[in-house]
Amino acid sequence: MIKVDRLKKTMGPERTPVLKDITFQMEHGEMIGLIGASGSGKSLMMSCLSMQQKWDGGKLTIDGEDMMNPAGKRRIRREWAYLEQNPALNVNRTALKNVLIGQSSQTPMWRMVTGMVRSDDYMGAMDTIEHLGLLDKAKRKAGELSGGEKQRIAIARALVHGAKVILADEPVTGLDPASAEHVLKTLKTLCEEERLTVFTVIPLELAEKYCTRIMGLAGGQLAVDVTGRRLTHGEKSRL
Ligand SMILES: Nc1ncnc2c1ncn2[C@@H]1O[C@H](COP(=O)(O)OP(=O)(O)OP(=O)(O)O)[C@@H](O)[C@H]1O
Repeated sequence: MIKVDRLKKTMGPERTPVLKDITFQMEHGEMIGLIGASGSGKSLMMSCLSMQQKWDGGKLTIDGEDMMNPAGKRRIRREWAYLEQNPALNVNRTALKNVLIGQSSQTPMWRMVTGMVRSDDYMGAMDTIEHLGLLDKAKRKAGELSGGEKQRIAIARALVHGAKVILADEPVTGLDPASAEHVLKTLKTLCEEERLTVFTVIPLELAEKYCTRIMGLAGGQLAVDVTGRRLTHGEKSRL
């Protein structure tokens, strides 16, 4: 179990508190949608959770183990993938190579340069690409894929490189509805199979359709945290 205990984050020269003592727990296999008004701190929360931003207070533990030390932060950066709105793929390499070679932080330099891969890695990557319904696109250059296909290749890459948690900040913004649905269905299935835990910023209507749990930020705090149902009018008015 992942526990976030009193996460605090201030921003700007005045050190304005943006996240105030955020506390929650995540079970393995949950798909959590994070919502909130513009400026409520959603992106900041994602970058704190992925350890890209320094915390001003609070603690993250996984199964009781403290992650706030250098080794814990390295583990989070290794095991938690950050899915961007526009995934950073090498457009001149095939989808398969993008999945295999990964991002520079995860891949030895010699592999980045030579593009060489081991055969068992190749088989594993092809299995994952097939599982995500992209087998016919594996040999296509990433630059020729649609936005939704690129996003699913980024998910395949995260899985192949051992991601246990995906943090996704608006992963379907800018995609057409069918592609957005495909990406979110893919994430949902992976959560149901307990291969992943997903924490994502998405619009409320999509969160209600795909997520097992919805958390809402307002005034720097978790104003809403509901599992397995839509938000009531009262809960929506708090956001
Ligand atoms: N580098 C920064 N310096 C000062 N304040 C910042 C900085 N980055 C973010 N903030 C402030 O922190 C608050 C939260 O920003 P954040 O980007 O997390 O909001 P958000 O909920 O993701 O908004 P949106 O939905 O518009 O993307 C905002 O008030 C923003 O102005």
